[in-house]
Parts: sequence; structure tokens; C-alpha cells
Amino acid sequence: MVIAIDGPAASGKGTLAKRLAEHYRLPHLDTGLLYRAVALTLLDAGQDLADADAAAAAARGLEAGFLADPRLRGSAMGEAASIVSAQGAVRAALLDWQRRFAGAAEGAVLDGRDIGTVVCPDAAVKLFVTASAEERARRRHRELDGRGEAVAYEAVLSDILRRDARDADRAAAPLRVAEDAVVIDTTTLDADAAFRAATDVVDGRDRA
Ligand SMILES: Nc1ncnc2c1ncn2[C@@H]1O[C@H](COP(=O)(O)OP(=O)(O)O)[C@@H](O)[C@H]1O
Ligand SMILES: Nc1ccn([C@@H]2O[C@H](COP(=O)(O)OP(=O)(O)O)[C@@H](O)[C@H]2O)c(=O)n1
Repeated sequence: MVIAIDGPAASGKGTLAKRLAEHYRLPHLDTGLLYRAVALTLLDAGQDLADADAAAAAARGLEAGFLADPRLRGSAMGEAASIVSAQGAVRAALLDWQRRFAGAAEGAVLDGRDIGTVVCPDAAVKLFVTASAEERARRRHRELDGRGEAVAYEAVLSDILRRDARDADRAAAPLRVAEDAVVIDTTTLDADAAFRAATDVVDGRDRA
């Protein structure tokens, strides 16, 4: 069973994906890390994030071990990732990797922006996880604060709004709700309630 989870920044996709993967004993891929890793490769090499050739080369040469680099989790890398991810050649280079992961015999859980629409259009379950921008900014702010990255709430909110707009407006695989996705709005749901809503969808599908 492949479970595709998409949604805007800090909506709780990753938290939900991880819990679903544990619950259903499936491997999990946070696809945002791939784009963050491409951005970090460019920055480490002193290259411009807007350099399409360099970004495509970085995407083609990406190594799995690099995905554990703690620098990938910082807020600057989310912003940088959304710049490189708008390039079609970068997305094309990462597509095979994601599809191979999703092709595991037992299935997989993948979370990102285009999993249900592009990477796994035939996924058995598609969830679109969202929440108000203010609530998402509150969560991300708390998370960054907890990691010692001191950023003002207003800066987190404007980063989230700018990134959402860039992800939704780009030509290549924009952020969209797949036609057959179930939307889970977590604005007033804690992580446990979001998990229950998701398992209701998955288990309901099994009974269908
Ligand atoms: N339903 C929820 N209610 C409150 N906080 C949540 C919820 N889901 C996730 N979080 C917290 O919000 C932050 C962002 O969640 P995360 O799963 O990283 O989002 P995404 O993968 O969409 O960027 C994390 O600190 C996480 O612990
Ligand atoms: N499948 C994906 C996953 C991420 N991305 C890009 O990578 C950026 C970082 O994604 P992320 O999921 O790590 O970010 P958060 O939602 O955790 O803040 C996004 O803003 C997108 O631009 C994408 O284009 N497609």
C-alpha cells in the first residue's frame, strides 16, 4: 500500500507520515529532504541557487547518506529548497529516486508537495494535510525555538506564506490537492487527532 501525503509548509505532513509508517510498518520518505539536500549541495559549493545546470547536476548526484545532515532541517534550507524545487530538471532528476522508493514490495509512505499528483498518481491512499497559515507558523516557530533557532513569529509566518505561494504558483508540479485526495485540516486537531483521522481514511479504504 502506498500512502501519499501532500500539503503546505509545517502542516504536520512529516509528523503524520512518520506515525502512519510506524503503524502500518511501511518505509517512509520525507521528499522535502531531497530538495533541501540539493539546495545545501549548491550552497556548500558556493553555487547560485538559481543556476539551473548546477542544480540539476546536484540532484542527479545526490547520495542517500547526505539526507541525515542536520543542517537540512533549518529554516534557511526550506526557503532555499523551494527555489531549486521550482526547476523542472531538478524535479525530473529526483523523480526516479522517489518512484523506486514507492515501488517497494510492501508499499511506502511519502510526504511532500506533488506525491499524489505526480510521483505516485496511483497511490492507494492520498491525504492532503493542511492548517491555517497562522497555526502552521505557530507550530514551526515553536519547533525552531526548541532547536535553538531564534526567529521572530512574524518572520516565520512571512516565510511560510512566501514559500506556499512559490510552491503553488510554479509551472513544474505545483502544490495542488489531488482530485482523489482526502483533505485533513489540522488547524484544530492535535497530532493524535490528525493520526486518527488519517487511519480512519486508510482503514475505511481497506474495508471498501
Ligand atoms: N496536528 C498537530 N498539532 C500540533 N502540532 C503539530 C501537529 N502536527 C505536527 N505538529 C508540529 O508542528 C511542527 C511541524 O510539523 P511537521 O510534521 O514537521 O510539518 P511538515 O512536515 O508539514 O512541515 C512540528 O514541530 C510538529 O511537532
Ligand atoms: N515533494 C516535494 C517536497 C518538497 N518540495 C519543496 O521543498 C521545500 C521544502 O519542503 P519540506 O517539506 O521539507 O518543507 P516543510 O513543509 O517541512 O517546511 C518546499 O517548500 C518545496 O518547495 C517540493 O517541491 N516537492
